[in-house]
Amino acid sequence: MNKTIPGTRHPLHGVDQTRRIEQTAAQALPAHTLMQRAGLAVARLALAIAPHAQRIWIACGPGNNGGDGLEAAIHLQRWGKQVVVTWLGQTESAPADTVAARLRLQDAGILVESMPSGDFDLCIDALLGIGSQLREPQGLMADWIRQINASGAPILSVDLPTGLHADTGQATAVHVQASHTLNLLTLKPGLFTAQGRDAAGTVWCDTLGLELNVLTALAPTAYLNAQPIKTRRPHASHKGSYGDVAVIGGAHGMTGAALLAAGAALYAGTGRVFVGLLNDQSVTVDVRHPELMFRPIQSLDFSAMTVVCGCGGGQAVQPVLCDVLSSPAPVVLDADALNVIATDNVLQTELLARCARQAVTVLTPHPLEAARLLGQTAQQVQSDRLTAAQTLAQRFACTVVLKGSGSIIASPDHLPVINPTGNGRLASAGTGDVLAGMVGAELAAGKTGFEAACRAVYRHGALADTWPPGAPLTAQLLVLGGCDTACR
Ligand SMILES: NC(=O)C1=CN([C@@H]2O[C@H](COP(=O)(O)OP(=O)(O)OC[C@H]3O[C@@H](n4cnc5c(N)ncnc54)[C@H](O)[C@@H]3O)[C@@H](O)[C@H]2O)[C@@H](O)CC1
Ligand SMILES: [K+]
Repeated sequence: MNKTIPGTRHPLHGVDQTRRIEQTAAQALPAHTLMQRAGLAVARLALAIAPHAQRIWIACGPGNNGGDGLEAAIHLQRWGKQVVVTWLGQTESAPADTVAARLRLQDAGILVESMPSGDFDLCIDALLGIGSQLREPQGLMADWIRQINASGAPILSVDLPTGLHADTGQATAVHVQASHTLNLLTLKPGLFTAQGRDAAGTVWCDTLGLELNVLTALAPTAYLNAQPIKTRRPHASHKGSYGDVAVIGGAHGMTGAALLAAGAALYAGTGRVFVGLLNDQSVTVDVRHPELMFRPIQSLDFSAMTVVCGCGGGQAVQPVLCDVLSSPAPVVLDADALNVIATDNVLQTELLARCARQAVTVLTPHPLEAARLLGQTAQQVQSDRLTAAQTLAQRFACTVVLKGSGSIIASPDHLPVINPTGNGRLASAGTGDVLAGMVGAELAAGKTGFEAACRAVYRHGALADTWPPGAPLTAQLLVLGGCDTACR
């Protein structure tokens, strides 16, 4: 059993792949072996996270997730714990593995209670796993979820926090808020995006003794984003070695957005950073960052630089977009550039045409911007973030960063990546502009669109994760922090 190691490129498998892996594995093993291994793994982790727990409630659902809970109860009782088992299943209708577990529970002399009572030192949530459907839990299931959450005890969820969907990270209104989740056989993508990160607590995985070749026979659904490798700057390098970035944005009243993106590109290691303000009379120098060079947009040579376009662009960005999209420059499109493209078919055609010319493009939408581009609602995007990001990447033949908890990086040529870094402290104005600038810096340094997005998104989130507790986190401070991780 392993804790997921932050920064490692773990493969993630959705429900279909997990079931196929499970079937292959089960065929090669004596009946009920996998569930018995699952129960033992749950019991071991329970002991590890709450070694002094005496009274343990194991809430078991009607399917095989419940069976795992029944198996765990047998071990925990054997190890001297007082187990309280409640079960929503019936012997006549439960799956075969679970019926076998129920009989073993009986043989071990453990009674199934109709209701949990008293206080508990640990709650084990074995109500629903990968068979969970996104309908609101009712009756006893809903009552027990609420009781688990209100228990005040550590909560160990088996395979998934009940109510969370394994593929999407979408959760029913009533769902378990686990302190730990033990994934079985495979890590599930839903734990790392949308509501998954808030529901799952610390994520563990036990592959139930399966051989590596069984686990790797199927391509995963996605990967967790890996910590970028630091590359040393050769002594014999100069500012031209790290490229030029031009930030186009900063329409009236939004100059700050362009300055944040430009500052981020600068601190992330770009050789030279230019700023083309859409309201070009507003600022001619940034005294905090005199390295930034302000230029009229028309004077910028897009053929020789990376362009970050849209930060604080308003509608004023529209006339510039045609030139940006038709240029060979690697381009990051953010915020208002995306909003304008969403309503303009000609620009959409230009955007799509870039791929055929091998021009690199990275889109960095938040869910509402993605929804506008897809002609959906933000809620639809959030209900299946992986699919939304992949659909956008296919439609515009480019790399897409769908921002939000567990940002998704998708591209037509790669399996999608879910980013594990970042936290709620990034929910503040301007942090998206900083990310756009950081992606621009990676492109300017020669990375592909997908690599640039993966590296910048990881670093951006990691900055927030290592931010001193209690210290304010604003977009401008994030820019300044960017030099800590730029490390080239
Ligand atoms: N069979 C096996 O070989 C193994 C199964 N495993 C466990 O089995 C789980 C999958 O088991 P199942 O496929 O039986 O699925 P689950 O146990 O996750 O749930 C299926 C049951 O829950 C009900 N249900 C689904 N959504 C509901 C909702 N919203 N409200 C109320 N009831 C709902 C279904 O009607 C069905 O009875 C895995 O997550 C894992 O915990 C593991 O033991 C590994 C081995
Ligand atoms: K569960």
